[in-house]
This record gives sequence, C-alpha cells and structure tokens, in this order.
Amino acid sequence: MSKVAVVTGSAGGLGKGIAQRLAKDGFKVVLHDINEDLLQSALKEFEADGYDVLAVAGDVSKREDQFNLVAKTVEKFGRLDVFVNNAGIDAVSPFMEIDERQLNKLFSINVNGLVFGTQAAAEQFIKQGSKGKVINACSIAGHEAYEMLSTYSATKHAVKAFTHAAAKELAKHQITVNAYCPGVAKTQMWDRIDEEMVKYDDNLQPGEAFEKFSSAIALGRYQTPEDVANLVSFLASDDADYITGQAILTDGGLVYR
Ligand SMILES: NC(=O)c1ccc[n+]([C@@H]2O[C@H](COP(=O)([O-])OP(=O)(O)OC[C@H]3O[C@@H](n4cnc5c(N)ncnc54)[C@H](O)[C@@H]3O)[C@@H](O)[C@H]2O)c1
Ligand SMILES: CC(=O)[C@H](C)O
Repeated sequence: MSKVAVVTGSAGGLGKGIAQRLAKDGFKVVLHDINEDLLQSALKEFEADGYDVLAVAGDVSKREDQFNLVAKTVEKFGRLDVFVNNAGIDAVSPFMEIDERQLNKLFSINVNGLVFGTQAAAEQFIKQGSKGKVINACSIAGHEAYEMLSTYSATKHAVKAFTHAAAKELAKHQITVNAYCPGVAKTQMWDRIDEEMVKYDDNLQPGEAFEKFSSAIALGRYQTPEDVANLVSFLASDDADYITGQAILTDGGLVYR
C-alpha cells in the first residue's frame, strides 16, 4: 500500500522539490498552493512524470481550507500518512517600520497556517488509528533572528515552539512532529528578499544581499530544493519513527546548535 503525503505551498520553490522527492520515494502526493495557475502547471509536470498525484488549491491561513485539503486527500487516496506544512512568506523591513499589516499577514500564513494544517492532519491520523508525521518548514531564522527580517524570524521561532508543543501533545497517538530548518536557497522567496534588502541599502546592488548571506555558508554554496528534500524525505520515512519535536538545521554550515 502506497503512503500518502500532502505538501502545502508545493507549486514552486522548496515545496515542489519536496513533493518531487516524496513522489520518487513512492508516496502518492497531494500538491497544494494558493497560486492556482502555478499549481496546475506543477500538476501537469508530475502527471507527465507518471506520478499518482492530486492538486488542491487553498490558502493555509484559512482553517477550513486546511481541513478541506485533508478531506480531498482522503476522498482521493483513502488515507493520509505525512503532512508537510511548507507554505510560508517573507517580509523585509527595518524593525521601526513593522506595522500591523505585516505582523498579521506573516503570522496568519507562517504560524496560523501551520497550526491549522497540523490540526487537520492529526484529526485524520487519529481517525485512521495509524501513526502519522507532521513536518514543518522552520528556518535558520527559527534559531537566529536576522536584521530586516524581524517578523519573519519571529514567525519561525513560533514554528519551532509549535513543533515542540504539538510533538509533546500528539505523541500519545504515535504522531511525530518535526521541522526542517533550511539556510539560504535561491527560490522566489530569496529573489524577493534580495530585491527588498537592496532597496533599503544604497551599498547593495541587486543580488548582493543574497550573496552576502550565502558567502557565510561553510560548505561554500547556496542550498538547492534537493538539499532540503533530502532531510524531509528522511523525516517522512519509517527511519525517523523515533524522532519527534526536533527542528533540524540543513544549511551547509551557517548556524550551529
Ligand atoms: N528559500 C529559503 O532560503 C528558505 C530558507 C529557510 C526556510 N524557508 C521556508 O521554506 C518554505 C518554502 O520557501 P520557498 O523559498 O520555497 O518559498 P517560495 O516563495 O519560493 O514558495 C512558496 C510557495 O508557497 C505558496 N504560498 C504562499 N502563500 C500561501 C498560502 N497562504 N497558502 C498556500 N500556499 C501559499 C506560494 O504560492 C509558493 O508557491 C517557507 O516556509 C520558507 O519560510 C525558505
Ligand atoms: C529565507 C530564510 O528563511 C533564510 C533567512 O534564508
């Protein structure tokens, strides 16, 4: 029997790389994104590669969308085994310019979305009476806090806290909750961060904020979606059954904990 994995925010970036790897690992995969056009092209790609896949559009910050995502998954594939809370957004601004809108938007997607996704997945795991795995997108910014990325860093610290607390509460159901903490990957998220950081610093040319962050990586190169997917693949596997409540760094040597 094939296992079933949901990856939120998987029409592009790290989420797509994770979904591709889980499909290669033999999971039936549910793609999910708020961007419907991108989601449809990702779906076509996965189908062309011969994978058994479903696409569900939705907004992680809406609780009902997250429960609908799990319901659609079970309707199509009959079960759920792994839920990857990957979707997340960034914001760049000096601390003194953080406003209500930025705080509400980032927390509603990066934190509320992850809580609702975990609840929807856990409800299904308990109904099935099976073990289950929740895997959350944290970041180096969940271990450190970065200038110009205050709100983003705060949301990722909250991700780490919810990973710890949910792991403790859900362990009695054989549900594990862990997080992957990437470093610096060249996705659209970093394209946006670079563009914004450059606007705030006259000494930076386009691309230089990204270069500055990646130049500190001990292994000497920025991260690929495959690097991140390697860790998520392990966390989704039976080999990780005895690991829970961990926020594991995969950053090429940038933050040491
Ligand atoms: N790129 C990095 O260097 C990096 C580093 C550490 C952690 N992360 C984390 O990894 C995750 C993925 O990052 P990425 O770089 O691939 O980002 P990305 O912006 O490239 O892709 C994110 C995807 O999520 C989707 N999305 C955004 N809001 C959504 C919502 N409300 N509901 C559903 N889908 C939504 C987007 O449409 C997009 O397809 C994020 O949680 C991010 O914080 C990224
Ligand atoms: C985007 C991200 O989480 C780090 C700061 O690269």
